[in-house]
Amino acid sequence: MKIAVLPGDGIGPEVTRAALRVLDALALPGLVLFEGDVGGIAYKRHGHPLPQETIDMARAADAVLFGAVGDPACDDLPREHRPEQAILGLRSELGLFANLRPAAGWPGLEDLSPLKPQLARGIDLLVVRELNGDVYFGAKGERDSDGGREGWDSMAYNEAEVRRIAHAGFRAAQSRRKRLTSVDKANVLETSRIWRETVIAVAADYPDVELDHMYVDNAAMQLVKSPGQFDVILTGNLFGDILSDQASACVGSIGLLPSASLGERKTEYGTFGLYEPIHGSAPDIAGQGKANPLAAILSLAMLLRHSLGREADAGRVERAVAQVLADGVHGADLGGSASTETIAEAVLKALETIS
Ligand SMILES: NC(=O)C1=CN([C@@H]2O[C@H](COP(=O)(O)OP(=O)(O)OC[C@H]3O[C@@H](n4cnc5c(N)ncnc54)[C@H](O)[C@@H]3O)[C@@H](O)[C@H]2O)C=CC1
Ligand SMILES: CC(C)CC(=O)C(=O)O
Ligand SMILES: [Mg+2]
Repeated sequence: MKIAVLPGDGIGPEVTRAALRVLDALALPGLVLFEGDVGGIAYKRHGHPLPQETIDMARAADAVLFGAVGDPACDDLPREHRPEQAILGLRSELGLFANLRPAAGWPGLEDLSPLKPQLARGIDLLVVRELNGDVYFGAKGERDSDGGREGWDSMAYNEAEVRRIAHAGFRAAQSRRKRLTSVDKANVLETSRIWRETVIAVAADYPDVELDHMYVDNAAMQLVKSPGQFDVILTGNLFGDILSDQASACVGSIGLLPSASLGERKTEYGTFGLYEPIHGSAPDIAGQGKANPLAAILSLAMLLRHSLGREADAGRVERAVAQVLADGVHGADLGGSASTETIAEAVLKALETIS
């Protein structure tokens, strides 16, 4: 079993180190790790945020464990050299079009959510976000206009792109509570009109799943007012990026939400994928031991489940995280004082007691 480890920038290496300690404690037989450069650190070392050798390393692996990219020192670089292009490039080079971002209320955190405790407790949703298209990948540029320089980006989705992510969303709903909310802006955007019509057509293959549609502005409001109504939220790249950060705050912290980015490629053990916390490189807390590593550790659990076929190990890691949170080992993001290392050690200790 081969894992490519790409820690990246800022808190990326800090939370990835914590996840690797957990992986080490599982003592999986036949596991080989490769480490590569990505993001700002790769630009500094190799002159490109996504060196070809990093892509090759990721391709040769069964799974990629990714930290985060983003470095304020790179802010003035041309777009193709900015660290964020590395994660976009990896998602596209590796054909990872389905981004799964689960958000569930953890026992013991109800009072730490900005929502009322009974609302926070009821959260159990999965954002299924399209990851290879939308305005992040459309043509873009800068041009002159009567109002001065004008930046432009283009948003597009074709039926094939919507169809494949819709199938992923419906399949996910079938394995959960069989409710799917497709989120778009079909009252205004042509992209969303095609999105909605295509999702409705795909729904015919899943008569057991209850489908509804919501405009994204309403969805943002409903997520705060009544988050328990959502099971699977199926949406595009931009809306999914925003709504998943919002869902993380409803649960208690962005430092708790993992993600899996999957495509169609199968490995010997499962589906090839890239696993990363939903947060970024958090330059405001980098190097201070304040990063919550649980999102990275839960991303490792998703890796074990989806790419390595190790459901029992994934469950063990998730139960250990639940215990650590219930025991009140909370970092600064949850109003506590536990450092990244303390939280990682608490997970390791909890693992010892969980079979
Ligand atoms: N997939 C990736 O690599 C992503 C990269 N980014 C990049 O990260 C950089 C920073 O972006 P921001 O908008 O500040 O988003 P961010 O997610 O890095 O941070 C937002 C806020 O959440 C806090 N936070 C994030 N993760 C945390 C953790 N594990 N524990 C405790 N607190 C945490 C940060 O301190 C900050 O206050 C930018 O360069 C951005 O482009 C942003 C999102 C995803
Ligand atoms: C860094 C961006 C390209 C994407 C992002 O914020 C995300 O995937 O969560
Ligand atoms: Mg984001």
